[in-house]
Amino acid sequence: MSGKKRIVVLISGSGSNLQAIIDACKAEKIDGDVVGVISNIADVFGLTRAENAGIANEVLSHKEFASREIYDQNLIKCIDAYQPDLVVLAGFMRILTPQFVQHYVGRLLNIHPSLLPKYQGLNTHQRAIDAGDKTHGVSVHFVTEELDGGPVILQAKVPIFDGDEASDLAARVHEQEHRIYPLVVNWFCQNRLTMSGNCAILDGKPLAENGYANEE
Ligand SMILES: Nc1nc2c(c(=O)[nH]1)N[C@@H](CN(C=O)c1ccc(C(=O)N[C@@H](CCC(=O)O)C(=O)O)cc1)CN2
Ligand SMILES: NCC(=O)N[C@@H]1O[C@H](COP(=O)([O-])[O-])[C@@H](O)[C@H]1O
Repeated sequence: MSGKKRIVVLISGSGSNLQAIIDACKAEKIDGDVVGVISNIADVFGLTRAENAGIANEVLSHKEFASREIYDQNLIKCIDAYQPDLVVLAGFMRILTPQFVQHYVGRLLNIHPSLLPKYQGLNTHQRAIDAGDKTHGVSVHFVTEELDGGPVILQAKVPIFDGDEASDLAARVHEQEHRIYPLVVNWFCQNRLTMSGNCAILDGKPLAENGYANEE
């Protein structure tokens, strides 16, 4: 692992995006290694994925702490024990405190199942279907204090077909997630991706100029 970036992944569930990142690291499509996986929920399949990959993993349950702030303080201690260069949220379903965000700002990524700024928050697939949208998608962004409001790095679009259930759309979105999240993680590991103010910078240029921000 010498010289490669150290990545800690936070999960709350199945971990298919975690698996995509693990696989990309193993295939040397990411100049990094996942050195730790932390879940706020026990017995999720994402922890099994980490175990199967020989990656250190642990549970830090938010239910064990009196407040969001105290949980986040302990989560920081857990994460920092791995000495990460990058912290990746991969289906991590907790709103993070300003203190946590400030501790990792600029090296904290999230993947969100919508074309931000549309549909911040939860239940995005059903909301898009209910709105009669014909296009949906996924966004990878830097995490800021504003929930799902951080600078967008890369997006991918998918069609919504008549008769789609939320599960159909989620599966279509997942395919794109597993494609673009490893790309973005590798950009960071290659020292090509930074955050300046509320803007993502790739190869020294604001992403809007590079055109990546709205990749099909
Ligand atoms: N400060 C920030 N925290 C988080 C961000 C962010 O951009 N800024 N991204 C989210 C990820 N996320 C959507 O992509 C998200 C996760 C969780 C929630 C939410 O409402 N969580 C509830 C609990 C829900 C549950 O347990 O099922 C809560 O924390 O009370 C909304 C959006 C990660 N955090
Ligand atoms: N608001 C955050 C959010 O909804 N994130 C979404 O959770 C799923 C996790 O799947 P996974 O556990 O299989 O990677 C992903 O679809 C991700 O976009």
